[in-house]
Amino acid sequence: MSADSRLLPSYADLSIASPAERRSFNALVDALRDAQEAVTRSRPSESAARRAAALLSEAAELLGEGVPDSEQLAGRLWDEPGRAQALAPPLYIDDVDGTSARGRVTFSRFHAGVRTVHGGALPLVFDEIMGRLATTSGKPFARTAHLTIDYRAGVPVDTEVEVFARVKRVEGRKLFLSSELCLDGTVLTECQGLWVQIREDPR
Ligand SMILES: CCCCCCCC/C=C\CCCCCCCC(=O)SCCNC(=O)CCNC(=O)[C@H](O)C(C)(C)COP(=O)(O)OP(=O)(O)OC[C@H]1O[C@@H](n2cnc3c(N)ncnc32)[C@H](O)[C@@H]1OP(=O)(O)O
Repeated sequence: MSADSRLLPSYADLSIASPAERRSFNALVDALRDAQEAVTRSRPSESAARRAAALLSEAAELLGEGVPDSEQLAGRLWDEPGRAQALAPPLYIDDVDGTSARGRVTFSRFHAGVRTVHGGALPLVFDEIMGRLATTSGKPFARTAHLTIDYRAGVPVDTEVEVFARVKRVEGRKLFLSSELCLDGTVLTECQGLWVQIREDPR
């Protein structure tokens, strides 16, 4: 997805990576996602499992101890799916303005429970899209205070689903948001959320 100024919360830390560094880091996160999915889908022989473990350990060793979190890139590349954070399902936020947001996500078996998407993985997507909506378009920084999820129907893996979110009302520092995940116009999961604007903005 190309960078779009409406999608970027204008955090100062956006400038911490050059375009080339962003591209190479994002390729690393993509490879990590592929590895997570491949491990989940596999039933390797003993030797293949040991060899794969050694390769993954070698990659971790290559990356070393890391940098302070104020310098890390994971979770801070706003225009990349899931903000280049491999925990988050790869959510593409296609549009966000002051009052609503729209995105797409395809869950894979890594985020699945029994056949359908794990009930703990779905809030990751809601928190992400509503968090973006709550903090973008010049709004002060806010934190998730409360989420309520209604699981209406199982969410299939390997299938692109749409996610919609909107600001329902604002009361002082409190933002009440709602969101739903849909497939072919049918709501599969709904979420109601409360974000509270914090007194000191960390951006
Ligand atoms: C250097 C790097 C910078 C970059 C940073 C990047 C970050 C990415 C950001 C954005 C991009 C989008 C990516 C996704 C983002 C996801 C967001 C998260 O997941 S945030 C993590 C999970 N959430 C927490 O850890 C909150 C923990 N809780 C708190 O910190 C506090 O409890 C907080 C801020 C929520 C409220 O604390 P108070 O002291 O400011 O305010 P009080 O007085 O307690 O509450 C204010 C009002 O809200 C109500 N309230 C508070 N909590 C409530 C609750 N759980 N249920 C109902 N009402 C609640 C209260 O009753 C009060 O209401 P009345 O004003 O009296 O009407």
